[in-house]
Amino acid sequence: MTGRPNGGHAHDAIVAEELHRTYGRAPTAVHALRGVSLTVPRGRLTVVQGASGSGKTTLLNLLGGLDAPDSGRILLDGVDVCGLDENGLVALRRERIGFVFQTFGLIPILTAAENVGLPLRLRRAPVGERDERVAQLLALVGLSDHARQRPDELSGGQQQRVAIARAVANRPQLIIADEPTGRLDAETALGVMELLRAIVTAENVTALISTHDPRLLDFADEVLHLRDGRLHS
Ligand SMILES: Nc1ncnc2c1ncn2[C@@H]1O[C@H](COP(=O)(O)OP(=O)(O)OP(=O)(O)O)[C@@H](O)[C@H]1O
Repeated sequence: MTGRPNGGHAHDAIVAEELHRTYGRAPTAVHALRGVSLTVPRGRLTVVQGASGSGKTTLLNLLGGLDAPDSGRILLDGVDVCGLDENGLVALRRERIGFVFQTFGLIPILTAAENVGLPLRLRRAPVGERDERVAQLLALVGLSDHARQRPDELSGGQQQRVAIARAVANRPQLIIADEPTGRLDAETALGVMELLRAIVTAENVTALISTHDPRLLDFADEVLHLRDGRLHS
């Protein structure tokens, strides 16, 4: 799947061509990405696997419009991300992408249900619609009985389930999850990957997930191996 650098197909959620990203300047410059081209098929779960420092976070940040490449091209559902101004990027991230991070990123003073409903509140969804969607998502992630608990009253695995429910609340086309299991023990990590797998099917969404952990590759439809800023098959 890395072999189509000159443009993907209509079913590709992401097409990236020759991405380069360098941090700092010579003589201490770090070439985090050294010409990465890839396609991510729609409606599938793609895992980017690589050791610490291989460039996973850099790649996901570029593909999610959180950072810009030094050179190269990114199409998200056919939209040229590098051609967007800051307002365009904010709209893209808010409307099309759900982000999941290693550190969960929940708001500590809000309950699980309020965290999940936050994206709906921000786009002023009617209360009835919001409550219905929150209940549906809490059930989907197995936390209906924990709706009123705050993040510090939940385990790490439960917090990540809340974060995943929040990420899909607005029905994004794409979930980008950067090491979502990085802070979890091995068994909890498997449960979270199983959940992401189920969400891809239930919500008909595309997922791009990074991990350093080879044991999680079984959950992937597609695997991209990143090493020293380059993809290897
Ligand atoms: N803001 C930055 N300034 C300078 N160097 C950076 C910066 N961010 C990342 N790097 C360097 O770029 C390289 C790729 O980092 P990146 O975080 O993308 O890798 P990663 O595969 O996500 O690693 P990890 O699993 O440890 O998070 C590393 O050598 C890292 O030290």
